[in-house]
Amino acid sequence: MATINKNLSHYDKNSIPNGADFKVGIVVSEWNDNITLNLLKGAKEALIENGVKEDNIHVHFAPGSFELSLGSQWLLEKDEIDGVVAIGSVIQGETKHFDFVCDATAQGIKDVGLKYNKPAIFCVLTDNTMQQAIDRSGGKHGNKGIEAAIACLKMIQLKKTI
Ligand SMILES: Nc1c(NC[C@H](O)[C@H](O)[C@H](O)CO)[nH]c(=O)[nH]c1=O
Ligand SMILES: CC(=O)[C@@H](O)COP(=O)(O)O
Repeated sequence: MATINKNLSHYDKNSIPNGADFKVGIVVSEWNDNITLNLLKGAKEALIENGVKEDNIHVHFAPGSFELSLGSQWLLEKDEIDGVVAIGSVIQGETKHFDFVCDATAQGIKDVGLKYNKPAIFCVLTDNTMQQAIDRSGGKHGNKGIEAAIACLKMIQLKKTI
């Protein structure tokens, strides 16, 4: 289902675990910070709304989306971190650089979750235009930061129950 058919901010609160005991890392790309800071806002609000203590949300910044994988790794190697949300916004320019950054970032974040056996959530917008990014970071299609935070809570809980 495409994003345009699903609001990224909507979720069933009854289906979300209480995060009172969860410790979540968030690594945020500084590129397109007009977008990534809105994604961060959405993610933090969703975590806190579902019980995560603000002191248990550890936010750090990386230069760009390409560095999110390593930033996520440095958080996940800490025993006290249960999961990480990696936040970025990659917007198509004139060259193929977009393709390489998006692919490396997606693969890197996936790989680091598998390596540390903890959820590493891909909260990276990969848009053709700035408007598409605006629409998905608190605009008409909702906020992907909320979606990512909810995914992180669900995966932390899933690991505890399997
Ligand atoms: N063009 C975008 C970038 N480019 C920078 C890379 O992510 C990386 O920081 C650089 O290549 C040095 O390793 N990053 C984004 O997050 N978004 C972009 O649109
Ligand atoms: C995703 C990027 O790295 C891209 O925005 C850089 O722009 P350009 O391809 O015009 O160099």
